[in-house]
Amino acid sequence: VCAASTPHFIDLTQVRHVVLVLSGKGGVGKSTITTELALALRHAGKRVGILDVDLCGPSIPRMLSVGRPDVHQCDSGWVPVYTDAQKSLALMSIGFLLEDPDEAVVWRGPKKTAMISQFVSDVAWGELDVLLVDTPPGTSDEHLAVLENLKKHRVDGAVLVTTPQAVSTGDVRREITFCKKTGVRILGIIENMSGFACPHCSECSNIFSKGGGEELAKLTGSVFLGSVPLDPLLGSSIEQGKDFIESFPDSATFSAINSISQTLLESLQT
Ligand SMILES: Nc1ncnc2c1ncn2[C@@H]1O[C@H](COP(=O)(O)OP(=O)(O)OP(=O)(O)O)[C@@H](O)[C@H]1O
Ligand code: SF4
Repeated sequence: VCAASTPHFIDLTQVRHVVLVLSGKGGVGKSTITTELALALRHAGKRVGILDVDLCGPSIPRMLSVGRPDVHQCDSGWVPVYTDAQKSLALMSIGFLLEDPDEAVVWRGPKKTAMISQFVSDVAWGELDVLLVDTPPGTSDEHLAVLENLKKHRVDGAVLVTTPQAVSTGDVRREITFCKKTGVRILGIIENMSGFACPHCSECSNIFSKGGGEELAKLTGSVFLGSVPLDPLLGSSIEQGKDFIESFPDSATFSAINSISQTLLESLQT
């Protein structure tokens, strides 16, 4: 682990908004949604950063096709990796700092939280409109470590990602309770894998009952940011590290993601 750096104080003064992306359990598409929201916001002309703290599987570098680059340090901390020449999408992943990608999962307790604290505090983000923080699934000590470090500065709130199936379980409710207990504002709920978008005729079929996310938002007094269908074209873009938005700008799935990103921006401005 590249932890030989001297500690720095977190400097998010040039970051306008900090948003946590949470999910009650793994596999609901939290990292996919984080990636697509970042791409949609960039598409809308925003400068975006992603902090990938998902120790269970730091997948964002793969989704953005940046591999495992060497991370460099400047006077104010680790320099994020930029996905484009315009430096409009900056990424820092805990995966960059591991010699072995499977290393993080074997860490326990204090070592894990100490590493996260240092990681969260030591990135030189520069000027950003939105920083999205992809957290591990569930609510754990790692979440508290992330929050403790970020909150010293400022967190605007959290976006909760769920699926039609997961909404009926207690996982997402636990996430809501976590936000309430830690004083994190819920910016909104996103229902992912909501219906199946057929790649042949673009028809969307509801395999599982839809609308749970919206209902949950109403019940908890949160904003429903929107739903994203299960779309094989999105799945393969993510797997191949391709920009879905560039490849399928006219798709209903892009339009859903774009509308969520705009509602999120509005929510951040109120
Ligand atoms: N809307 C979608 N349409 C098609 N495939 C999707 C969609 N959302 C997610 N996927 C696919 O589902 C799988 C899991 O997604 P992802 O890795 O984003 O989940 P996650 O919640 O971040 O999981 P974890 O936290 O356990 O890493 C990925 O293979 C991804 O490509
Ligand atoms: S929605 Fe069903 S019927 Fe229409 S193209 Fe897709 S698979 Fe065929």
